Amino acid sequence: MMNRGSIKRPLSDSTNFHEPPAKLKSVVRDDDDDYDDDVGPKNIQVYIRVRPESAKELNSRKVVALVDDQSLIFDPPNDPYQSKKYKEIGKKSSKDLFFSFDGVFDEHTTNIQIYERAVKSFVQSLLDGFNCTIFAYGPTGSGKTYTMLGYNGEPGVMFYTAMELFHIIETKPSEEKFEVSASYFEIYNEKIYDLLTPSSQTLKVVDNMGGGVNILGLTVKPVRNADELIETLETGNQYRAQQATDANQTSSRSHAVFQLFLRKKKCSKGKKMIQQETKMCLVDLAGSERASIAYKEKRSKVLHREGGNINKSLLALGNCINALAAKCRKGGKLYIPYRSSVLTRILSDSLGGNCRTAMIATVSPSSLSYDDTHNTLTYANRTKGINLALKRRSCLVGIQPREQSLAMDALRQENIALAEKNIMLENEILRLKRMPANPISSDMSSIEILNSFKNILDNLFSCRLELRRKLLECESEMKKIELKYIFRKIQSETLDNKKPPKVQDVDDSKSARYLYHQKLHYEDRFNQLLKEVTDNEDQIRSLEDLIRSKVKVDDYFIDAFFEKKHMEAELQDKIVIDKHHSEVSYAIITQSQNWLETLDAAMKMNDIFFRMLDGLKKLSKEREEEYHNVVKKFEGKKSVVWRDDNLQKQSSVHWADIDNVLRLSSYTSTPRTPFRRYDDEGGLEIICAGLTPKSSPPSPPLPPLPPSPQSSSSLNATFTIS
Ligand SMILES: Nc1ncnc2c1ncn2[C@@H]1O[C@H](COP(=O)(O)OP(=O)(O)OP(=O)(O)O)[C@@H](O)[C@H]1O
Repeated sequence: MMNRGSIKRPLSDSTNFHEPPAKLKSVVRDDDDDYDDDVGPKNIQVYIRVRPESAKELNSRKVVALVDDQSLIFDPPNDPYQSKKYKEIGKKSSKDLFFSFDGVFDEHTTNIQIYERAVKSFVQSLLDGFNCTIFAYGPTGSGKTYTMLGYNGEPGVMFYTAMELFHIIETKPSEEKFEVSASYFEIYNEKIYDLLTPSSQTLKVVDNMGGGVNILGLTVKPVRNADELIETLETGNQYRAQQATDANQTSSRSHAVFQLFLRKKKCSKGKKMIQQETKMCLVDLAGSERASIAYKEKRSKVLHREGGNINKSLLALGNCINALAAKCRKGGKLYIPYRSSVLTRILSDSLGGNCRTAMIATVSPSSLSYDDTHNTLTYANRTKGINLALKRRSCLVGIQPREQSLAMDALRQENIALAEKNIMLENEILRLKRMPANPISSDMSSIEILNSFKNILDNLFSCRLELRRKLLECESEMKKIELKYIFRKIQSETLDNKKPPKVQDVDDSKSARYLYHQKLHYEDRFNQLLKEVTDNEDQIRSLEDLIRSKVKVDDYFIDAFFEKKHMEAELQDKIVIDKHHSEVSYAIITQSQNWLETLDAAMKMNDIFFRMLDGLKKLSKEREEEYHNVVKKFEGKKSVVWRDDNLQKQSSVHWADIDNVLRLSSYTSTPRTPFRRYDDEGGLEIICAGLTPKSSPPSPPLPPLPPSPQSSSSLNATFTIS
């Protein structure tokens, strides 16, 4: 259930959040709010993006106020701007409606941030066997195209999705084969136009055996890499029907549907084991406002018919969403009117059902779009209610007992690894439990003091764990990007030295642009997280000072408490660092495999040329010897110095670069409490825990512990903080 308590979440610095009003006038909810929170993973996620005010809107009142990163208030009260001057005629009081969604983005949010939060996980879902749909919904000029396609210098989520899909595929083991193809079409006036093979011919939709639909004659283009996919997207974009309206000079009057088809085959020794076919639809819908508003001046029959058809399909989409939401609420069989428009027919297997869907509803913050924003938020709120069971779209093709046993082996290995991790964690807990407490301070006063700070300590420390995990994961992403730069550098340096004159440069600027944007994004995020971590550490330190000021200077119970907390953080860091190491090692191995495959192909060509030259008697002794040396080196039988080895020595990539990628160095906390550790013989070792000491003076060395430490059970029996 939604209540005031549920809207308290940590706020990001970069976001201008609005304080929730003392008493919320109305919380917008459907009857389905109850199950929304309780049922397992939802297959529809709804996000709201509020775009920046346009020049025309600068003097208008803001009608959307963000409460936190998941909720907002529409038309908040007590707005300083809501003076007589700005108050709309006919609106007696503000609506003050509270909405909550899976995510709310403010005007400072970039497309890559939206991609990371709302879309990225869908790419993995697609690879894992689920159909996915992402659609942008909102009135004209609210930022749908900006979000989906992007504008100059700011790529949209379609771009990032295409890049990420191939980035993930490239790291997959060679037993998994992927085929990717794409189609791009638009629905304009209830007719389908192919954007990849433009013509005035419209395409027909027919039902297929699997319960979905096929579009007859639609171009489905196979693509081999991210650049080909982006080129396909760009080709299609050039043909999108664009017609200026009053509301937006480059308004798209059609629904644009970019579809990615993925076929995954998991092979073992040449036999197909599992085949999985999935599809992702990325939809940039036409503006959702009423035709009368969009075309209030330049009226023409064409535009009116266009507006009517846009509304017809969006109305049909809304009806399907309502019916799906009602079905979720009431259960049983309920008719979903997919057939009432071309758009809903095409999306019939991409909405609800066996599909993960994200809706990004875009709105303007200004009172000039008051009704449109209100309608969009209500529409989006209803969409939240859809929640149906998901099924993986895979089928087993001729599974052999041997393959089955291989799969079982893999699972067993995974189990063993998890069990080992468990044992390690249990040992650590045991070690913490066995830590001796100081009998001098067993008078409970320090326990009482700690207990009086229980809530704030719990919050601060759980925040610290969360922030440090995020910080390290962010640093890990930065390092993985660095690694990609290193791979590109090695590749381009090597090819520059070897390529024949007419081979095209490998300089694929689109992937470089993608990497660059990702890099910027993670750098921003890293700096922001670092600041949050530092603030959190400062808060913990001042609280520790406060607590210590209330007890004796050397209180072993307080020491033990803080030490335990520092160790928990350290342990968690180690787990993240381990994961980073495995991921980097895996990426290096995969890249080496790719290079070896290329080398293998080159060797085969080399062999052909060698035989041709030999047959033509054009081989000098020196070349022949060189050829045999290269073959021997390739087969690992002889270590020879190639002429190119000298070039390799000049490479600008050094071991230090790789070493740097492996290291995660972000944690710079300086706990006030020195660590105490007990060696195997029960001796005490004191470690000052801060990795990079800050301005606070180092703690004085601790006096040795009394010889017979009190048993750990009493410490744990009475201590109720963590
Ligand atoms: N988040 C944003 N940041 C900066 N500018 C934005 C943002 N969102 C939209 N804009 C600007 O607002 C204008 C309208 O955006 P856009 O074309 O994406 O709207 P739309 O919803 O797709 O409209 P239509 O339905 O008519 O195609 C553009 O000039 C765009 O650059």
